[in-house]
Amino acid sequence: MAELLNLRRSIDNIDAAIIHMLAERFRCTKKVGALKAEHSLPPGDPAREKQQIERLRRLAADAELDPEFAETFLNFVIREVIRHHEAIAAARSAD
Ligand SMILES: C=C(O[C@@H]1C=C(C(=O)O)C=C[C@H]1O)C(=O)O
Repeated sequence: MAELLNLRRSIDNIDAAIIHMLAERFRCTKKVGALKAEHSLPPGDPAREKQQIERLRRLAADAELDPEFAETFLNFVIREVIRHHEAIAAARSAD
């Protein structure tokens, strides 16, 4: 069972890295949200999202990860980002 323990240790490290990377990504996207609110730009950018999804699907396929899963995951993250951007814009217009 040493192998199971070793694998689980790696899984825990990978999960921690994912959380830290997501936190860093949201730190950046919140700054993007503030810039968009400042310049009266809409929270979502479907053209940019389309490019990101195409890119991520290619990266996933190359890495032998299901491209459908990669797309669903990115859409889930982007939905949360747009929710933040809407909140940032609403807070700014309430000032
Ligand atoms: C972060 C942005 O805002 C939104 C969120 C995106 C993302 O999380 O990658 C991409 C496009 C936008 O819908 C952006 O426009 O760059």
